[in-house]
Amino acid sequence: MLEIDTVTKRFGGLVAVDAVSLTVNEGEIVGLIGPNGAGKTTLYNVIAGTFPPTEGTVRFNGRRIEGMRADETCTLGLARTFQIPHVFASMTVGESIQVGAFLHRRRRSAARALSLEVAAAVGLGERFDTPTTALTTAERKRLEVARTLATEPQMILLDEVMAGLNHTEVNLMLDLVRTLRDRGLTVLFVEHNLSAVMKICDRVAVLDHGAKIADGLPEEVMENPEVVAAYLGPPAGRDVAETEGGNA
Ligand SMILES: Nc1ncnc2c1ncn2[C@@H]1O[C@H](COP(=O)(O)OP(=O)(O)OP(=O)(O)O)[C@@H](O)[C@H]1O
Repeated sequence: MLEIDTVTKRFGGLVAVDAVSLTVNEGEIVGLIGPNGAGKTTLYNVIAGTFPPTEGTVRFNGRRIEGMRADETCTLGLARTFQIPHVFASMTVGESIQVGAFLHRRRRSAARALSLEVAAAVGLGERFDTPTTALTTAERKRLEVARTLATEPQMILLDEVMAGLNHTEVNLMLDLVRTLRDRGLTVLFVEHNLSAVMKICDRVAVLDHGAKIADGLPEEVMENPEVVAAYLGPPAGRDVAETEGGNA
């Protein structure tokens, strides 16, 4: 469904994403992880249309999408959340969801009906008429997911939707993502919460210093020495230069 082919993104002299290739198949939940500054958000932004790659291609359902605007990729069925929830301060939860619903539904009544459905699906049904400013962090994250769902996507890109959530809230979010997948959505999520990634992902790709260093089943990836070194640094007492995949 999503094919990222040797994508590089440079900011001046800095290579934020370095020739990364990654495929996400229909119905999969794929996690994109890596230490701070690894290039996750940059790759995510390239996929979602915030900015074009310096090199490489991104295909969604076979169609080239690199360089397209976020609203264009969204129209094609690829929707994203933002790391910092973009709530509209003056709106209610329902109105905020409705903004996304208008993408494919012109009539107000149809957009509202979809918004009610989506709000219920993410557990915000009771908060439909609540101002977005009154939401808790966990509810704001759910609203962010709801706003992407309202665009009726085939695939969603989730950016740090577990950040700031407590254990119970993380589990509720995991349940939500599983439910979405069971309903046919494909999911790519960028996440710092490794235990959440381990619990939910069919496959995990790991970035370090912009390059992909691993891609596979979660348990395999977590045991990969290069991944361990990227997160924890090289084993104590060894010369960094001798440590394959070290974080030097
Ligand atoms: N707009 C930009 N201009 C210049 N450099 C940038 C820009 N965006 C990101 N970078 C740099 O690119 C590199 C990758 O950053 P990125 O935010 O993609 O990493 P990340 O894996 O998402 O990190 P984190 O987990 O901390 O969010 C970093 O060195 C960062 O400073």
